[in-house]
Amino acid sequence: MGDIDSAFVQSPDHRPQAPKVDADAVAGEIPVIDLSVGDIGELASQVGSACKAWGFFQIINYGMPVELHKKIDVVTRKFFKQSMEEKIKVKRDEENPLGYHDGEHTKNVRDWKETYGYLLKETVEFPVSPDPEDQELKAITNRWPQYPPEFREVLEEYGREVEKVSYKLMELIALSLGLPAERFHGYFEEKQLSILRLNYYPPCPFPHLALGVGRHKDSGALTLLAQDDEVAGLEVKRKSDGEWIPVKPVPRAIVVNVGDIIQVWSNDKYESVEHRAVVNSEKERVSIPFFFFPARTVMVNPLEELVNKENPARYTEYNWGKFYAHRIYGEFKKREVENLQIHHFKIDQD
Ligand SMILES: O=C(O)CCC(=O)C(=O)O
Ligand SMILES: [Fe+2]
Repeated sequence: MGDIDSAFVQSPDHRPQAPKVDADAVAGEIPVIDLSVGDIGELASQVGSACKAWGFFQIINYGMPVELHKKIDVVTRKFFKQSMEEKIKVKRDEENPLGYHDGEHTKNVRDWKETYGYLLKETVEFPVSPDPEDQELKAITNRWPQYPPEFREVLEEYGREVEKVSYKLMELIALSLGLPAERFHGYFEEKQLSILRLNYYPPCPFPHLALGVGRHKDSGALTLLAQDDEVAGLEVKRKSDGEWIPVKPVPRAIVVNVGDIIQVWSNDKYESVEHRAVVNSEKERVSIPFFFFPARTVMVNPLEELVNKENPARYTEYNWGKFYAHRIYGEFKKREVENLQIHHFKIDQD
């Protein structure tokens, strides 16, 4: 078995403990919302309650072809089962963050996973640097592997379908905040930076020391995650007491969570909640998150309609393209300083 590379070892405070909660007993706590039942007002109210209480929920019957879930799972496993020599042909680098990567760090500890990232829109213009003074842009484009041959087609189809579901969810979120259904659409339609990721977690001989993904919050608007139907791993920090709660897989469900941008848009009404992925010594696990990101030019700030004298804006505005560039260029290396976070834009409330 040998020793674990110390880069993977979490500090004692952040190591996964045997869950203090019984997974079956809490399985029903994170709401599962059936999008095919009830009128839009009822659905919006269910989504709003889940966003408030957990920042997380699962959706079923969301109107995606049933076989697509299986198809993307199959091509994902085929891709990662290849030799390293094959996979690094589409390796990401400092210039272009898309493609294969096996060295991701979350909060400076290496994640026990391999990933492959691709853009929803084949090419986007992206800042060459996180420096706010530097206006220069460059085009970044997807890197498609040769194998498996159906990889690109399946991934693109999945992207188109999950995007439709994301717009539907943004409508429900808008309604739940008392806004017109299409309030958020304009931020995404032109040149959204959304990305998809295939996460592959190999079995880990040291599941008590390492994590598949260390604790973090998602920085985008919304994340839609297709979880492995059989192997659990995702854990969510319960808002009421800070306990880590496992999210029990529901076949073909998508796990949805509020990201930092919705926290800012909603002026803290909905919070972006910490989560992580644990690994196990026996089984590999796959997860496929879609990160719904607005366009590069969007300035993120609390929505005017939700701010007033009694409830003043809690954040100063920031530019999404530059914020994300900061993350991307920092992610590549282990960094000495804390990543840029939305709390850096928080306004002190006296
Ligand atoms: O694999 C998972 O369940 C979680 C992945 C995740 O949180 C992420 O990629 O941001
Ligand atoms: Fe995440």
